[in-house]
Amino acid sequence: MPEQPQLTIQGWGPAAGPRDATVARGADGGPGSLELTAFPDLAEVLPKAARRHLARELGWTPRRTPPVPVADIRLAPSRLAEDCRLRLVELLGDEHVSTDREARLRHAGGKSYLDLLRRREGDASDAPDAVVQPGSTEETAALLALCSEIGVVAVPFGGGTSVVGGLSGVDADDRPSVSVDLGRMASVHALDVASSLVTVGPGVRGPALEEHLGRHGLSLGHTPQSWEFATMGGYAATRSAGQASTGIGRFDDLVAGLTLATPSGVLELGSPPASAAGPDLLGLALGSEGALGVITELTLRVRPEPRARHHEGWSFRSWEAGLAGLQRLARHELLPDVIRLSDPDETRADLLNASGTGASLLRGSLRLRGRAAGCLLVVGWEGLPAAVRARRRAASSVLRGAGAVRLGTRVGESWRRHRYAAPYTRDSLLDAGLLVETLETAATWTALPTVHAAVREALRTSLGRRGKQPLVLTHVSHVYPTGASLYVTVLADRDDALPIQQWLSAKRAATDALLAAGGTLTHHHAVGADHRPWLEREIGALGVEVLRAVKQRLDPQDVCNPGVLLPD
Ligand SMILES: Cc1cc2nc3c(=O)[nH]c(=O)nc-3n(C[C@H](O)[C@H](O)[C@H](O)COP(=O)(O)OP(=O)(O)OC[C@H]3O[C@@H](n4cnc5c(N)ncnc54)[C@H](O)[C@@H]3O)c2cc1C
Repeated sequence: MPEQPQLTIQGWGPAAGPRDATVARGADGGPGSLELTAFPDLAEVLPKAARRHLARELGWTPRRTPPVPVADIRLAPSRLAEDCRLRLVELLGDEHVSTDREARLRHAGGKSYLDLLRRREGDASDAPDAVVQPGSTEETAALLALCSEIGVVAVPFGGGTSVVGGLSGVDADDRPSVSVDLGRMASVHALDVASSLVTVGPGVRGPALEEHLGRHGLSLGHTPQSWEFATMGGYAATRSAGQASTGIGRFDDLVAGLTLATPSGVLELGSPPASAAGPDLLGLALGSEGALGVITELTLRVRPEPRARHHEGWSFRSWEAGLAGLQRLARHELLPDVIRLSDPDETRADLLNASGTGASLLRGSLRLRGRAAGCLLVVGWEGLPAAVRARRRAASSVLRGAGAVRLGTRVGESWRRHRYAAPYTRDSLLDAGLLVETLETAATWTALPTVHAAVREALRTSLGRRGKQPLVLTHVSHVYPTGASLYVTVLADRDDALPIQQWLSAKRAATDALLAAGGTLTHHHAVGADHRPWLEREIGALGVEVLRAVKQRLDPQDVCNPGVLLPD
């Protein structure tokens, strides 16, 4: 497998890319040396019309609020006692146990707005005390048993892209913590072409796996926006959904089996192709977020590499008409693989954000058709050419019947080209003094409009201050026969004095509102540390007790990522 790049510390993109700074290795807590910090200017990532729109809507004046140099990030000395470190070294080897500054900083938290704010302000108080790299299931199980014996918390680390505080290492007993980096277990173990199954280590990422499968004419097809960095183990641990999950299924649907190393032993779960041998324990590991143990191997369902791909845009007159159109597609079992229906605010922002002649023509054409205030829909199909043609034809007829107007492939291809760009743009917006964060939920078709309105209202009320209002941009990102998910992007003028409190209040208000309106706590980002106060509202007190009992059996010393999933 090719070398997989690490993520930059204070934002998005590969380490040693333009946004990264190299940290000289030094004593714990000591400063490193800053070599490079080059931030792309806002003008390079947003056209003038979009910058003006943001300034007008948000009451925001662009300002330079760059992160502190990486060398100035505060890092407390490692709390790992020397005898504990030596026990870890004895088990894993010296080269696989690190307490150095760079390793600890690279494993500090994930990539939520709050994570980035902290890192940009120079706060790495959530950094692990050491980073360890087991190389096999047996070593991982032995590591967890050792952590239980010496009282050290173990936080599995895949790609480090959690956006819900999944890597914050919170521990009520304040024990030292190790980040269990799965980068050494990043190879393909077996490919069973006849059964369409591939078995991989948890640290494998999408690009490397697709490259490997492509050589055999196969594909996994799971492409979340974090695809460049997130790992197979992380996807399973968080029940991720990718951009084509409407068609190929969520990551949960792609897992045929997995191995879970726990402090109490190793569980082999899943029996492809199907089994009726009691409740499916695989479901316990999916979404377990490192709280029950470490996923050390996964067997995944793969498909033939698509020979045809077609993405195109449509326009609906209104959000309600768009939702009704998607519902109709779902009812007739004609859902495309990719579906993305933007609400009017997101449509407006997308249109302003698009640049070039094609974009001007599109804006003009929508105005002429009286759809300037409508909703954009992007749909995509992948597969055999004949199947793509037939599915597209049938879906087009349903969309037309629901009042949608076809905009053509340029809109669809533009979405496809830019589909991994948003987190890079976010860094430039943060540099310029904005609050930028996303949240997500799902609801039945009946509840969806109320959930949409309730989340918008909660965010606008919480973030509106001194005459300023946030922009709340929403799209449907995954569609099911029974309902759909909503993905919300929030932009606001950042409160430079209290930026963390500003977002915490907004997030609390939005989460309360979406649960009260009938939405789920999370459709694909997981619970992490950030959502756990609300888990009981979703699964009930008895549900929490059942999970707690399972954890007690597998992890009696509570060393496996104790800060996530289960409420205090
Ligand atoms: C810009 C951006 C875009 C994103 N887009 C999407 C998206 O489109 N769809 C989506 O679903 N999510 C998305 N996410 C969220 C995130 O990428 C997913 O949650 C992803 O599944 C995390 O994978 P990871 O390998 O980075 O895991 P990490 O962030 O390293 O870990 C996530 C959680 O899983 C645990 N964990 C990791 N590996 C293992 C393992 N092997 N065994 C047990 N526990 C483990 C960790 O302890 C942690 O609690 C996005 C995040 C960002 C920053």
